[in-house]
This record gives sequence, C-alpha cells and structure tokens, in this order.
Amino acid sequence: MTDHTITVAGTAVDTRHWIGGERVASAETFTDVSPIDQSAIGEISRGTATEAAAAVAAAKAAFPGWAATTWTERARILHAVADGVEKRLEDLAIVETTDNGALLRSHRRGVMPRVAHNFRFFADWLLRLDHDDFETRGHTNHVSWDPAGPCVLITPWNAPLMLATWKVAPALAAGNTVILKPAEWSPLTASLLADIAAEAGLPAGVLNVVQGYGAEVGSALVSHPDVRRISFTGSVPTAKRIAESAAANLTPLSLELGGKSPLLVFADADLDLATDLAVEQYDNAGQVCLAATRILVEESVADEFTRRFVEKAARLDQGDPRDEATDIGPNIHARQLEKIDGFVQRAVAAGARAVIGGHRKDGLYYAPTLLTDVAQDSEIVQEEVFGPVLTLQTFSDEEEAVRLANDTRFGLAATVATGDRERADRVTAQLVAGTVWVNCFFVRDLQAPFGGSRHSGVGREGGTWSFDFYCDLKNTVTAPKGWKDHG
Ligand SMILES: NC(=O)C1=CN([C@@H]2O[C@H](COP(=O)(O)OP(=O)(O)OC[C@H]3O[C@@H](n4cnc5c(N)ncnc54)[C@H](O)[C@@H]3O)[C@@H](O)[C@H]2O)C=CC1
Ligand SMILES: O=C(O)/C=C/C=C(\O)C(=O)O
Repeated sequence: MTDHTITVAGTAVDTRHWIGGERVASAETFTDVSPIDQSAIGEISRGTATEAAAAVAAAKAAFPGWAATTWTERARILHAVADGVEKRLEDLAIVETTDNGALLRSHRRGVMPRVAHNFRFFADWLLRLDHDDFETRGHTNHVSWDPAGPCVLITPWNAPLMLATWKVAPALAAGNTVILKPAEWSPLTASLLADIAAEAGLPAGVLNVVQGYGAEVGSALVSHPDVRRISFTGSVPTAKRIAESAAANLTPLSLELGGKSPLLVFADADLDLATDLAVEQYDNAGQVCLAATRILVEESVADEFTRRFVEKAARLDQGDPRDEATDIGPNIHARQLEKIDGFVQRAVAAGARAVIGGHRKDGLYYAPTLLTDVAQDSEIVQEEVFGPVLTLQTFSDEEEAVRLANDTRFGLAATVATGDRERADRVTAQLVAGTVWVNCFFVRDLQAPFGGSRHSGVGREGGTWSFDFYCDLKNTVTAPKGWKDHG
C-alpha cells in the first residue's frame, strides 16, 4: 500500500491518474464521499491543465502504434479486457456501490456484466464492419474506417463504469487512443479499469484516465487542439460549454444528455404491466437519464392506475444499497438531494399534490414521490429532476397524449403501454425520442442507435453508428488504368 492507494470494501484502488502507462499524482486532491453514509472514502488526485496536456500528449504518442494494430489484434485485447472485468466483477460491483450508492445487486447482475459486454460487443462489431468495395464506371471505391486520433470521453456519476466503457470500448476498437475523465462524484472504477486494461495487454498511453473537476481538468481536455473526438454524457449546461470549446477546434462531438421522458398509458393497456413499468422508473433512485418520469394516463383508467401504482410503490424497500432486499438507495450527493427537494417543494407550492413521498428521509435518501395536479408548462413537468420523482397527468385521447408527450425540450426516450398494435404504431411514429419502448423498458441492444433528439443530445452511438463517430471514414477511388503493368 502507498499513500496513493485506498482500500474500498477490501479492494485496493489507486487514487492517481493513469497517464502513458504510469500512475501520476497531482499536488492537489479532492475528497471522494460515499453516498451511503456520507463518509469520506479517500483523497483523489485533482487534475489540472497540466495533467490534461500530459494525458493528451501520451494519447497522441501512443496513437500511431495502436492505429496500426490489426483489427483481430485489437479485438483480442478488448476481449481480454472483458475477461478482466468479469474476473474482477465483485470488486468492481462493491467499489461502484460504495462510490455512487447504486444497488449492489444491480451492479453484480446487470451493470458489470454489461461493462464486459460493452468490450465484447464492440470487439466483435469491429470485425463485422462493412468494407465491401463497389464500382463506379469501372473505378473501384474502397471505404476504410480509419482511426481518428486521441478521443476525450467525459462521463457522469449515475452509471459510471457502464457509461464510460460504452464509449471507451468503441473508441479503442476503432483504433483510437482515449483520455477518460470520470465524474468527480464517482472516480473509483475508472481507476480499476486502467489496471484491468494494462493487465489485459493494452499498450501504454492507449487508455489514459484523468481525475478531477469538470471545470478544471475537464474543460482543459475538451479545449485541447490535439483531441480528435469528444464524447460526453451528462447535463445540458455542461454540454453547451463543451460544445463551445469543441467549436474553437472544430472537434467532432457526440452528446448524450438529459431527458424528461414520458410513459404513455392507454386504457387498453395491461395495467399490471403498465404500473410495473411506472414503478421501475424509481430505479437507481431516479438517477437515470432514460427514466420515464412523466406518466401520462388515459383519464378513464387514471384512478385504477394510481391505486395499483401506489400499492406497488409502497412495497419498495429503501435503504442501504449493499443489502440484497433494497430497491432504492441514496441519491449521489447532498447537492443533488437539495436540488431534488427544491424541485418538489416548488412544485407543491405551485399546487402539485404529493400522492406519495414529497420529502427527504435520513441521510441522502429521498422518499419515492408521485406528484399530480401539475401544469404542463410547470418546472416539474419541463425540467429533469434526476431523483425519485415522477409526475402523473391524464389525457383524453391519442392526439392529446402525443401532444403532451412531445411538449418538452427533450427527446431522449419514450415508453408506450397499450394493448393495441395499430395504436402503438401510430403513436410511436409521432413521438420525438431517440428510443421508444412499447410495453417494456430499458431493453438495450448495443447494435441499436442510441442518443437523443432536441436537447437530449447530438448524434447517435451504438453498433455501426459508434464507428461512424469514432472513425475518419475514407473513400479511395481507384481507376482501372494507369498501372505500369498494363498501361
Ligand atoms: N444524461 C445523463 O446520463 C446524466 C444527466 N445528468 C444531469 O446533469 C445534472 C447535473 O449533474 P452533474 O454531475 O453536475 O453533471 P455534469 O454535466 O456537470 O457532469 C458530467 C461530467 O461532465 C464533467 N464536466 C463538468 N463541467 C465540465 C466542463 N466545463 N468541461 C468538461 N467536462 C465537464 C463532470 O466532471 C462530469 O465528469 C443532473 O442533475 C442531471 O440532470 C447528470 C449525469 C448523467
Ligand atoms: O444503456 C445505455 O447505453 C445507457 C444507459 C443510460 C443510463 O443507464 C443512465 O443514464 O442512467
């Protein structure tokens, strides 16, 4: 153990940056706090423009070597990273839960397996990329997926390693080098990923991890002229700042942002299924960008829907996220809790009724809340809360349902509950959303395009769309004549 290693639930985590295949400490640190009990976990290196420049330089130096590796070699190493993730799944799960307060059972059974899958999927998809030649008047067109260069990946705290590796894996598969900047509220599993990647044989400088505050090291990274791609998941205000920095260097951007997604429940829906889907929106204490936080229910079934919803929500167990029985853990940080409660109290002051919840509990826990009597143009209906807070509104027909569903500045996702296939087709065709689920929620296939419309994002990642973003596509047109051997 060194001064720079902390032990988190039995797992050693290095608190320094990982730059050019070496651990690098900053002079300053920041304190990482566990949302479970607000105890200090450790002091983490607080990067500045100096570490940002060092990481970009390391990524730039490592780029030609990694870009020149064969696709099969890259795929082999990414599968080895996935093996490492699977081997250390238990460590990753408990460290992530300690760091961001999300359920240990979810990390074990869903999230960390998905982290490994992120690497396996993009390793395999790389080998399936289409590069068939085609002809134009006897000339051959050859499309190549050229690596772009160093990529800066900036990620949030709500699903730290899953959202980070959803970007890291395709960026590396494409032959790029990476500088990952995890959120300062959940820095730990990114450090473990650096260890795992090094053990898997990823060459030095191909993956770099820089810790610190967004406004300090994050902004230095996104303004760096040697960066060839920026991919960001997080809030809209931060996205706007990053877009300004990227504009100065014309760095291509991919932005996955917030949402205020609707769950439309029609009278012909299976109400048991619909209420299950609604209660599921409290997952991760409501800190899910895709969450359908606006429940829109057809008037004729609204009372019955509410009755069943309240009954199911009352059965949710809120408490320590390490306990197997817990359904809802804490929110990430005192500032986030303050923000959530502010939204709720302002809504209530404006006339909303808390059917359940509407208040804080001990520590960083917020009671699962359902608000009715909310106006369509109110803050609580229009703004992302990012906590366990849902609103319920009613509609009288399909046209009104679609109008309410589309009436925010977001367009990340939407969920439709209906027993009528034709209605499902009609309604989904009119919804503005990057992903629409019908009678289901959060079913993810990594080959699908993923992203948001309007203020929920710019661009799409997933499957070939990820390679479109992370590669510099090149078309080489070769004439049939001009060769020395036949004139
Ligand atoms: N769409 C999503 O998945 C997420 C949405 N959010 C939304 O954002 C709200 C605020 O959460 P925050 O953690 O403050 O999100 P944020 O957008 O400030 O932070 C996300 C990431 O961006 C970095 N960052 C911040 N400022 C930066 C800058 N100027 N340049 C480069 N990087 C920068 C942060 O260090 C972090 O790694 C939440 O309440 C929620 O509404 C937050 C996390 C995830
Ligand atoms: O499945 C994905 O790639 C993204 C999921 C997003 C979240 O889990 C989230 O923002 O909470």
